[in-house]
Amino acid sequence: MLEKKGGGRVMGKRKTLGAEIDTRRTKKSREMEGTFSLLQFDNRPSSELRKELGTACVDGDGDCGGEKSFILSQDFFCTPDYITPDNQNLMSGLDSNKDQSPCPRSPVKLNTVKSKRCRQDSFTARTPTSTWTSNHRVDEQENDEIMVDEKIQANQTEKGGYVSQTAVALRSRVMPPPCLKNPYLMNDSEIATDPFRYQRSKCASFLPTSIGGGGLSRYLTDFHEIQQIGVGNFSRVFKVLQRIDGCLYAVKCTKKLYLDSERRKAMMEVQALAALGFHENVVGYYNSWFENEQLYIQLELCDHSLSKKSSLKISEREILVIMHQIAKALQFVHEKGIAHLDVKPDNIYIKNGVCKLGDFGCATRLDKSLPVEEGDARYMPQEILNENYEHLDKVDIFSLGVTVYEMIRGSPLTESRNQSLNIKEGKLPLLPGHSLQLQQLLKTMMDRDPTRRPSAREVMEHPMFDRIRG
Ligand SMILES: Nc1ncnc2c1ncn2[C@@H]1O[C@H](COP(=O)(O)OP(=O)(O)OP(=O)(O)O)[C@@H](O)[C@H]1O
Ligand SMILES: [Mg+2]
Repeated sequence: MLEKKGGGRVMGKRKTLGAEIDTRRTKKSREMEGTFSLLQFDNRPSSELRKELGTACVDGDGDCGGEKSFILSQDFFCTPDYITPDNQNLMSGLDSNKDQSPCPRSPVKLNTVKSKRCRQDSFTARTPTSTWTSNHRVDEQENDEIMVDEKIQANQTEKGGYVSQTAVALRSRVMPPPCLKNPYLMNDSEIATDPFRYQRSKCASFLPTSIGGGGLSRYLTDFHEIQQIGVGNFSRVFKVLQRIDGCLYAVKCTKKLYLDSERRKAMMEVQALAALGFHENVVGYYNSWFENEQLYIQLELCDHSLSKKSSLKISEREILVIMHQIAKALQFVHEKGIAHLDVKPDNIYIKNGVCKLGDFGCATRLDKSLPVEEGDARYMPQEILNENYEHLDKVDIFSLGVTVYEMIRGSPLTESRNQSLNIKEGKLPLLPGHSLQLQQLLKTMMDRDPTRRPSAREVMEHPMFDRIRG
């Protein structure tokens, strides 16, 4: 199944991720509950009040006002006790279609006004031990449900009930960090060995589809925006200062993702980055979250992209350095069973003279278990345009060849049909001033037949790079 980047997209048959929930209650959450049960407005035990609230609202008419308008500790902290059953583990196969187990539901909480708990068809939620959790699900119905909640709140207020702004703000801020099975990880042992390594956050956390008014913006709370440093077809990238650690990062913010399918698709970029883990020639990934219908991705900040350089004259030595470093990145990526599929100067960043491969928005699995999305057509070999996905790693080699050729030319490739045809046929003009060795290697990297192209390792180990080694 092919998805074209940019243009009309055909949704690939991505495997749906099933759901399973870990329910361990943390000491912290119990302590918090204890504290906030003081917020009840009468002296009855909270269990009794919950029961009463549940019965009152079971018919969904939202008439939960009057004396039942108290705040439960769970409403504040979304503690897992009413939401998630015990003894659950992350499923090994998360295809929801295969998931026959019923979605766990809270016996009491489901009867309350907040009834948008688990759905059976998608996200895997697992409550991390130290995180406030609830079990909301973000999807197309969310807006309707939020509106229902708003009506109920208004109803409560009219009847003299009280819901504090803080509670509302916390509700909009706190969403369950769903733990999905990462489709880019090759086997379960990789999950166990923590593919995130040094990185700070292990789950993309979901926020409601919109934040505003009393809601808190994680982006604004945690970061100080310095300036916009890049724009792509799907996102804008900002240089930011993290308020707490005082370090600079890049935050990539996608366009608004209204549909669940769009959100899942965008998440694949962070899943690929997370599955890859650290490599000096791959842009570092720190964190990701949804906010205001957009996916935010916190990344290592780089100085600029290679496309900025491609209009300048670059020496052969510089070219060899870039080529060698990106070949190293590709060898690492391919070894993890992943193909990048959008290698081009725009997606190669430079930081302190080191090249980093970025923008994993088209990344897919080499074993074809995930849909293939075509990257920038100017850098794509003919076979991928013919939907032949047998050698996806060699697609990246071809794109690296075109990238290097573009840098040598010193001007960006155009969409011209002739130019594009020649490149796709592996017909390279002579490149005066450059060694035959380099021209020969480029020619094989851009061979029309993917099996004749070298692997990333073979490129990396080419004797031509002895000139820059040591
Ligand atoms: N970590 C980073 N550090 C510095 N600049 C970055 C970083 N990430 C992205 N950029 C800049 O932002 C631009 C757009 O980023 P990116 O390519 O990831 O967005 P996109 O919407 O996926 O793009 P595309 O149009 O290629 O699909 C990049 O070309 C680069 O100039
Ligand atoms: Mg890009």
